Amino acid sequence: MTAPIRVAVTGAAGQIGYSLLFRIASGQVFGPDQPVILHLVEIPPAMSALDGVEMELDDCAFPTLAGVVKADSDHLEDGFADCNYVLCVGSVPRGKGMERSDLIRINGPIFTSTGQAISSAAASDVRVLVVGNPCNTNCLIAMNNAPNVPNDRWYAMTMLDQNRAISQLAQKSGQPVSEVTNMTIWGNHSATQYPDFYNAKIDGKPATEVITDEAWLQGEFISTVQKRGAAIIQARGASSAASAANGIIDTVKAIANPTAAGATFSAAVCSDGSYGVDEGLISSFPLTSDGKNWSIVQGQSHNEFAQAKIDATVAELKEERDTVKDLLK
Ligand SMILES: NC(=O)C1=CN([C@@H]2O[C@H](COP(=O)(O)OP(=O)(O)OC[C@H]3O[C@@H](n4cnc5c(N)ncnc54)[C@H](O)[C@@H]3O)[C@@H](O)[C@H]2O)C=CC1
Ligand SMILES: O=C([O-])CC(=O)C(=O)O
Repeated sequence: MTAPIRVAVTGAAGQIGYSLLFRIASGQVFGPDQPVILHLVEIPPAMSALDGVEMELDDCAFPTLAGVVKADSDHLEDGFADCNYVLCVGSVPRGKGMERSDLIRINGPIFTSTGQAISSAAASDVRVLVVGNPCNTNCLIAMNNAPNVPNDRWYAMTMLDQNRAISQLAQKSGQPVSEVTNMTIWGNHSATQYPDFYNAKIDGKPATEVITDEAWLQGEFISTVQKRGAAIIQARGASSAASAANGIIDTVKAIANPTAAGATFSAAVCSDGSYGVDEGLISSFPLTSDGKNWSIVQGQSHNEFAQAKIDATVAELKEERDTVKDLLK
């Protein structure tokens, strides 16, 4: 009998949680033969709502769901005990007219105790994906408060941005989304992120050979991807949830499985100084995984336009890091 994987989800009674838990429990992430124990973490006032979510998980009778553990945020170590994955969703979402960085002093402090509890209680192979915004800098805070967890286990989510960019290129070119590959998001999950269409491919060819309207690529394409989260908040009155949950699932699968030859995926990881990105920043790169460890894809070239975009998003990450200096150990 295969040993279960333990997956913690914070903010489990929130809107992303509601789109995420059932997909993990159903076997969509780790496969039909891999039992999963879900650890659901919420703030004390949301524990009653969480009871309801647990009842619904029970009522699905998923064969792959091997158990549910619930913990409140005053008992984080119970929540993260022996977990192999911790998905940090719990935090306040932004509203209309806000930037994600406006949340930094509201959500940042959540990630000091989160990092400490992961460090003392999680499994020795734990991998942590931070989703709560501003996710790169929250990840930086948690990583810096987790002395027992190596820096290469920390990820902040830019997969949703990657998927948005793929979808825009597919629509513009009239190709199926499956034909758009090597689409990397660089830098911060914010309005400065750089979706690198120059190194992306459509139908195996450089995207710029298939979409020859470079003004559209440099202008409308980038800004649509950068501002998509805000557009969804404007339209829905709430931030993206189902697509965010889908991004989480795509990220965990990308981390946990070897990347196909020639393919890449985007996530923000602790920079080793590659491409001139300051060491220690949580910045998004083109990655591959061997199923356990990631590597930054080396050797991509960036023209002046692209380099300026990367410099701008990295500069913003440095500013955010300086804003939370007091929360970094
Ligand atoms: N990185 C990305 O691509 C994306 C990030 N997000 C971010 O994800 C976060 C969650 O979004 P939603 O689920 O829509 O929000 P939500 O408000 O529906 O749910 C958040 C949940 O977190 C809980 N929570 C708050 N503080 C907590 C703590 N200290 N410990 C545990 N739980 C806590 C709340 O009680 C709530 O149930 C937001 O910060 C949002 O901006 C959303 C979409 C995409
Ligand atoms: O825009 C937001 O605040 C939520 C989010 O991160 C996204 O949809 O990418």
